Amino acid sequence: MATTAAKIKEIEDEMSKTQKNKATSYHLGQLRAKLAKLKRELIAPASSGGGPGVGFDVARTGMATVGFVGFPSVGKSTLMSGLTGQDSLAAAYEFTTLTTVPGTMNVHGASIQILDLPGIIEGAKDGKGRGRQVIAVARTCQLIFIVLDVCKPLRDKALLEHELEGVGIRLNKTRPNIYIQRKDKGGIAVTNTVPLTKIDHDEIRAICSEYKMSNASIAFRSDASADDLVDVLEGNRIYIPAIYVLNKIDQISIQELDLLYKIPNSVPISSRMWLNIDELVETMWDRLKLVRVYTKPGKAPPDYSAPVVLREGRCTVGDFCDAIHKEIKNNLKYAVVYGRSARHSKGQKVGESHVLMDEDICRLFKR
Ligand SMILES: Nc1nc2c(ncn2[C@@H]2O[C@H](COP(=O)(O)OP(=O)(O)OP(=O)(O)O)[C@@H](O)[C@H]2O)c(=O)[nH]1
Ligand SMILES: [K+]
Ligand SMILES: [Mg+2]
Repeated sequence: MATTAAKIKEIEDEMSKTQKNKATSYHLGQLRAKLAKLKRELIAPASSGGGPGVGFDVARTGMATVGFVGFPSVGKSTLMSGLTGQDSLAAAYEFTTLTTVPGTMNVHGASIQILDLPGIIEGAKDGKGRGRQVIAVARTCQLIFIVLDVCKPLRDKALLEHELEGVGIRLNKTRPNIYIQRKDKGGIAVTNTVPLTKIDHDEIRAICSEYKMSNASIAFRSDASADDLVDVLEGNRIYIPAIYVLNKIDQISIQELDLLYKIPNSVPISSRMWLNIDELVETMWDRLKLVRVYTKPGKAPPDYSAPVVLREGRCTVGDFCDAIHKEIKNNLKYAVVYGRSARHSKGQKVGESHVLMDEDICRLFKR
């Protein structure tokens, strides 16, 4: 029997041979959905390896976790050791790192966990090398550093993206704005608030039918593609920001460096010579979207040395209280907030649901 990987290849080949037009779009939609279902088998937890004791499971510490993904010997461990002070063996031979090595670093008062991971190889998602364990860890990170060696072909970038995409990780993308409501009758009703240029009704019908959905209303609020629709139907996609860390720039010319700067979401560095690391750390901070809130005990000035660090989307006054102590929220009368989230500079009286912003100051008043 053909392996899942072989079946995937077969469908991918057929899709690349089929020209998209009115006559083929239903068929292409079907293929696309079939492909997604096969790939789902690869995402399902592998029965072999990766269990406890392999060393991939590490305790999470800090406010966010950044995972390093890349081919062997691109300099992941060199960078991780430099950032965290945690020794992760770096050497000139491939597969020096064989397990997850955690470290922590402090960025603008927030503790960030860094996970140095083993190098992966092409075909990792299909079970080659330790790739699947590496990718399983990557799925749980708040940010991924895709580390690349600038002396190696840029094709490596596409290969890594393909490996991660293949297991449902979507890099630097937001969830597609497609809303699906299953119905009992009425067929497939499609509405769109923007013109749809990447998908037609035949494709939508084919994909729905592959997912055994015959009655539903589907609202497109963005110019989504067929793959986006499949992503929403599959439902287990993970949207993670990624930074392309272009390492070893000490090996290239200034002209070549200029070209690298054109790659979106990238930061060129040298981990051996420690070049441009400040830009990398600042970019990392921006992408993590952490929210620092300073406490203000009574009339004393705020404590700027130890912010309470919250994550975007979970940064209300209530979340702030919970981060300090789980009892506090029950006794909260109101809070006074100073900073960007406050309507006026003299401070704003707010309740539990008020959303805080980075570098706000928050003073709590008890009942
Ligand atoms: N020229 C140059 N060499 C580097 C740089 N960073 C790392 N290296 C070298 O690249 C080799 C591999 O570095 P590692 O840090 O072990 O790479 P890795 O990605 O962790 O490798 P694996 O754990 O085997 O996947 C070592 O010989 C490093 O000294 C850099 O910025 N410039
Ligand atoms: K190495
Ligand atoms: Mg390593």
